[in-house]
Amino acid sequence: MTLLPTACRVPHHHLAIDTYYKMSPPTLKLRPYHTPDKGVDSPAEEQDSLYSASDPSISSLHSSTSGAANLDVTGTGEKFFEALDSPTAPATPTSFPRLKTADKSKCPCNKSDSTSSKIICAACKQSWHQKCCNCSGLPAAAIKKLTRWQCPACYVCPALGKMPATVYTEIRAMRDTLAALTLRDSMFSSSYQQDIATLKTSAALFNTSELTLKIDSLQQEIHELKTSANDRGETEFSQAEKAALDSAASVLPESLKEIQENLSNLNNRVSQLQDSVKTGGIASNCHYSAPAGSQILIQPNTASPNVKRIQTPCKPYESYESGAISQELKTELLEFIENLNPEFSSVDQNESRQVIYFGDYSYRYTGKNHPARPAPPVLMKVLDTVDPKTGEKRTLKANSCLITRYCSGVNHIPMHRDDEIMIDPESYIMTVSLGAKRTMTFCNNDETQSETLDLEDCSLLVTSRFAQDFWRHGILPQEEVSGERISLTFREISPHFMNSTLLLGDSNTARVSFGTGSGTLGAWAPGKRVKVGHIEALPDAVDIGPYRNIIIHTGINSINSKFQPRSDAYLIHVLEKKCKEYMTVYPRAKIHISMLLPTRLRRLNQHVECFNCYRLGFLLRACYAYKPIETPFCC
Ligand SMILES: O=C(O)CCC(=O)C(=O)O
Ligand SMILES: [Fe+2]
Repeated sequence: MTLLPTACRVPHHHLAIDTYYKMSPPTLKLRPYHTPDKGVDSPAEEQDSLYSASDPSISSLHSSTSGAANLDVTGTGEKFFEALDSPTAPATPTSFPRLKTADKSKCPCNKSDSTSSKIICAACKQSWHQKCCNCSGLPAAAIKKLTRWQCPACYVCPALGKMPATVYTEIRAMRDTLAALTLRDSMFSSSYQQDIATLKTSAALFNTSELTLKIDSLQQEIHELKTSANDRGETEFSQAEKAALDSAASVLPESLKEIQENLSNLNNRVSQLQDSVKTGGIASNCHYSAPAGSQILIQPNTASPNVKRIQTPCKPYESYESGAISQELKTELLEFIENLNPEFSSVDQNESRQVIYFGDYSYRYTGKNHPARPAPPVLMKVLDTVDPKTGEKRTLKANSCLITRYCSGVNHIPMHRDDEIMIDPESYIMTVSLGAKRTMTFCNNDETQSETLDLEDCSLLVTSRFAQDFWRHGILPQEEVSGERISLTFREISPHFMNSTLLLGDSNTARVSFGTGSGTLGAWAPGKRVKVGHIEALPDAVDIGPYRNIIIHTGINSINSKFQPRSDAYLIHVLEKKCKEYMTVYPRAKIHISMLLPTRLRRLNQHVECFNCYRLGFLLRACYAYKPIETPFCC
């Protein structure tokens, strides 16, 4: 079996890999097509700015977009990676957040809809309305025959069901296989060759004959000393003899220590190399055949210091306003909360704090499911505040409110992220504080930056969902505080966001519209489309946000560039680098990369073939790069 389609014959002259590093990428700016729900772009906007849309190859793609058989990680997995699914596949991951409705017999949208068929996921047993699980418009018989349907809950959260989601298993299997492949490849890499050369040099420097001579002469000296002492009939050595013996004894162990150290270093390196050979051997059973003449060097271990540190791209919070809540509103809120007293539930056995949840949808928070419960007007009033900068009235957007009560300074919330998968990736999180002043601590991912902020009575703190992937926050115990503090945290939550999508597309996808309304993908496909003319203009990971799906539908312009030609290998190199970055920053996202479609131009089709062929190899390597970051929400 070969992993690459036999039709993919890669012409040698397209693989100018040795020169691709010398080319410098152009600088392009990201241009969003539109924000969701604003309708379709005007035709004039559909044309890429850098490349001529009148080029027949591009216009042919325009017309064939609707029939595009885009290949994503999932689709590719079934065809190409089935055979790689090892029987010793790793266990179901446990680091994913768990998301369950209390009652699985109900659709997570929590709405009753007798007109929609009920669909139950065979893996996790979650029930769905037909329209809530991407099956709108299909007759029941067709739904039963679906073999590629993905339950939205299993899909984003493999830990939910007893069985791991198919996609995830495939990715794990691909990654493991790739680990082996990569190690084998890396043995031929320059760094390994250099290691071997260093070992050889140190072995050569290791002059045993000199040491043997030294040991011989010392033994001779000892022998002579003993004989002279015997001849003189003395039972004790003289001072001079004692000193000579001491120095002989100290030289010997020092030399031996040196030998031992060198030997153990050599042994370590040899066993490392042997391991690589062994893994390479396993990998060779996978019959991976790289495109003829190709040679792509990639680093063997992403857990090593080779992993690029992602810089913290934003501040921990957007704004903090003291006195944002009037005294009248505060009194009204406290009265309302007072009446709720018996309904507060403790977050853990240590009773660190108590919470009550209101919102349009149920919300799983700190291991507990909080059912949907409409928020009363007094709570939502808080969102109509006055902007201190402009003095204008504004309405902050949120559909849920979590009320948290910290009875005294010992009550706390540990460092965590508000990164639940149901939160709108583009939303803001607003926290109103009432009562005792408490300090919020923020800490970035690599713990090189931290900040504290005092949350005063009647203040409003605004953070973004975006920042949660780069900063953790918490309110640590403050024994000196005796008073009670109540916080109201407003978030935009909906099960739809379990399926949020970012489309990094070119003019071929200009008509894709997310959100609701006519001509859009519908409520269950929220997302955003960003125009990315070509591969080198793909945004940095830190600019894209926490979407569940990242679709990269960009490339044809890159291979068709008459102005700045790039080798296919270079383009794949850029794509691979970007995707690895996306996977590192957003380990819970699923990345889809569209296959390029053939065009009417033969000249171009060679590149299309080559690009697609490389793309498959790249997908494997990209999966290897997948490495979950910790999301420590442990309270
Ligand atoms: O009480 C607060 O201000 C913070 C609460 C919080 O971080 C949370 O509920 O996630
Ligand atoms: Fe939080």
